[in-house]
Amino acid sequence: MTISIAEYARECAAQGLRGNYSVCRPDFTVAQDYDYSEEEQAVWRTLCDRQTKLTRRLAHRAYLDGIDALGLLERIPDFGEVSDRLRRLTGWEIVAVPGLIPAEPFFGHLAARRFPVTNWLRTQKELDYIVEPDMFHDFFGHVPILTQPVFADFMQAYGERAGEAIALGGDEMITRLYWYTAEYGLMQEPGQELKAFGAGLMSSFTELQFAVESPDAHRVPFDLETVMRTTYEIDKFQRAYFVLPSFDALRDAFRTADLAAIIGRWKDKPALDPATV
Ligand SMILES: C[C@H](O)[C@H](O)[C@H]1CNc2nc(N)[nH]c(=O)c2N1
Ligand SMILES: N[C@@H](Cc1ccccc1)C(=O)O
Ligand SMILES: [Fe+2]
Repeated sequence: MTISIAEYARECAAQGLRGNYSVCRPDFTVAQDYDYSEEEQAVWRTLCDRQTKLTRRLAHRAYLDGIDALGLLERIPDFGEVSDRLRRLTGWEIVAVPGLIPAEPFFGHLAARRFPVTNWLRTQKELDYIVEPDMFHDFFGHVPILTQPVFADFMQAYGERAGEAIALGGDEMITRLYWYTAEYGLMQEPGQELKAFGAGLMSSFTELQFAVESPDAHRVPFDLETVMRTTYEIDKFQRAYFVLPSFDALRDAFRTADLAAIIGRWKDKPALDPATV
């Protein structure tokens, strides 16, 4: 590991993030500790009910198929039960983490078909948008597509190749690619309406509508090398959304990209500003 848990915990606290890293294992996982209050259960139900109405209209088909396969969203999920179900479907499982974790262990989990899910939930005051990933984001945003075999395999491959990129000093660049696809990607397949694909959009009531429907959203055609050069901020609406022509296009771009060459070309050059990309 390139960063210690204590050091990372200090960085997160300095940024005002609220994960409790004091009980982390070396791979940044913790026990889920299923002891949520009735108030938290009520927040969960509200979030799922409101957001499902939006995703039906704005989310990509693959995500909606995933929601169907995953089933019940009536209570805060028990990670053990969900893992049993996922293991049978695609060989994935979910593990609890205290919040954001560093890129290296994050991609390490993906490479091992484990998806890290935050074990705490946003409050009633943050229903529309939260500045850091919580359980609703991690679970409602990311886990549904892991029931779909094609995406399940892709996410594992992503974890593996990201590990290679990090070894080449491309930590920031590979994280940007994840950010603008898995987190905030849009997808427009030929003859279809524009849809949301990324998990950061799926979990946000306000940003999902903004990204897909607002004339003020800055939408840019996907180009892998450009994406890897473009900075982002986690705690505001994104200033650029990259539009994928299809999932196959993403997979092919990722498969054929010479990541080492791209990282070598741009690693030490100034990055691109999303507002003007
Ligand atoms: C790779 C990139 O930093 C990305 O945002 C990762 C980092 N760590 C994470 N940690 C958690 N818990 N959840 C996430 O979605 C992410 N995303
Ligand atoms: N903004 C997202 C949460 C999130 C924060 C940071 C990174 C990814 C996701 C939401 O409202 O649900
Ligand atoms: Fe995420």
